[in-house]
Amino acid sequence: MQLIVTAISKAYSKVQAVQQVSFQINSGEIFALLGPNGAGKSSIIRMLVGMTKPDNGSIMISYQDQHYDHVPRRLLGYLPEDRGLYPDKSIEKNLLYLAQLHGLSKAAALIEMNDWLAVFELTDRRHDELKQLSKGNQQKVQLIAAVLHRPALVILDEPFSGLDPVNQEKVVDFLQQLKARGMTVILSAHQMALVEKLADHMLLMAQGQVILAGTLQSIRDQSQCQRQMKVGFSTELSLHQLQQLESLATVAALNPHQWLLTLTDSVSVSDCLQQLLQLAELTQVEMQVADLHQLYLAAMAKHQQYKSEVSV
Ligand SMILES: Nc1ncnc2c1ncn2[C@@H]1O[C@H](COP(=O)(O)OP(=O)(O)OP(=O)(O)O)[C@@H](O)[C@H]1O
Repeated sequence: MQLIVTAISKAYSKVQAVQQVSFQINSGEIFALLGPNGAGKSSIIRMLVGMTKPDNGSIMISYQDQHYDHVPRRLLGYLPEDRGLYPDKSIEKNLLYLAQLHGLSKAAALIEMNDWLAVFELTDRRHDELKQLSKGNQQKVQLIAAVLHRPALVILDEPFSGLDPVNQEKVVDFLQQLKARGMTVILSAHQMALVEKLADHMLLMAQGQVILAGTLQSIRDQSQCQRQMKVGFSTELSLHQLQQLESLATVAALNPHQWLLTLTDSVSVSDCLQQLLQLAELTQVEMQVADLHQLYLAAMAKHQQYKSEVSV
């Protein structure tokens, strides 16, 4: 399976929700859409699942040598932002009904359902009405409903929302199992620590536009956070002494001997170290690896700064 999205845009009356967004997803990948509230993630998802059409651009999907200009329903498993199952029906009735709507026989649906109920430890509760379940358990049933028919492409709008940390980890396991079963997954999320563990590729958006895209490593390489280091000196230094150095963008004291420094864009690490050595002997040099949460915040700060420069 391969999905190629080329320069899609979507406007709702006055709001330009998505602007010229392109990406590609290959078979078996987990792909994360990230960005603040209103960035355009759900708008992209609604176009991918065919609920709305892009104003411009194209969505192409290839599967088993067939090519489509939309994602065919039989290939798609979808967890919508507004969850929708029948609260007065049991878990089993909900799941079997939906699986059969997707064309599964009752026997095949039962096999798949039993498998997933066991994964989520819901086997004993199969006859409970949905409304009797906690929010977390309802969410698990929603997730099962999205994948029971073994779709090639699973699209999940905020699968972690409303779940406690233990249940969030269960959803991480669930997503890894989908990948292990050969499914391709697109998800939107705000939980960077979970996405960091899971996603092969990610797209970071703001105000409908792509700000950063790639693997965690390539996003690190594009970010200034990559160029942070913790250094120790044999003698005490003042903030002023370090701020004088042209090679440093930011300086923060961890203690009088130890500092967290961000390098300016243009300087090399070795040139920076040369400048530091002129101040005092170095007892420690440790490059800091930024996590996705820090990368996200840095990218957002940079985007906002750019926006305000443009509007001045
Ligand atoms: N049906 C609609 N009619 C008008 N405006 C809409 C509609 N759906 C979304 N928007 C607007 O489009 C922009 C993008 O919204 P979208 O729901 O795609 O963002 P999101 O990234 O999914 O946000 P969240 O993280 O809060 O779910 C927002 O400004 C939103 O108000």
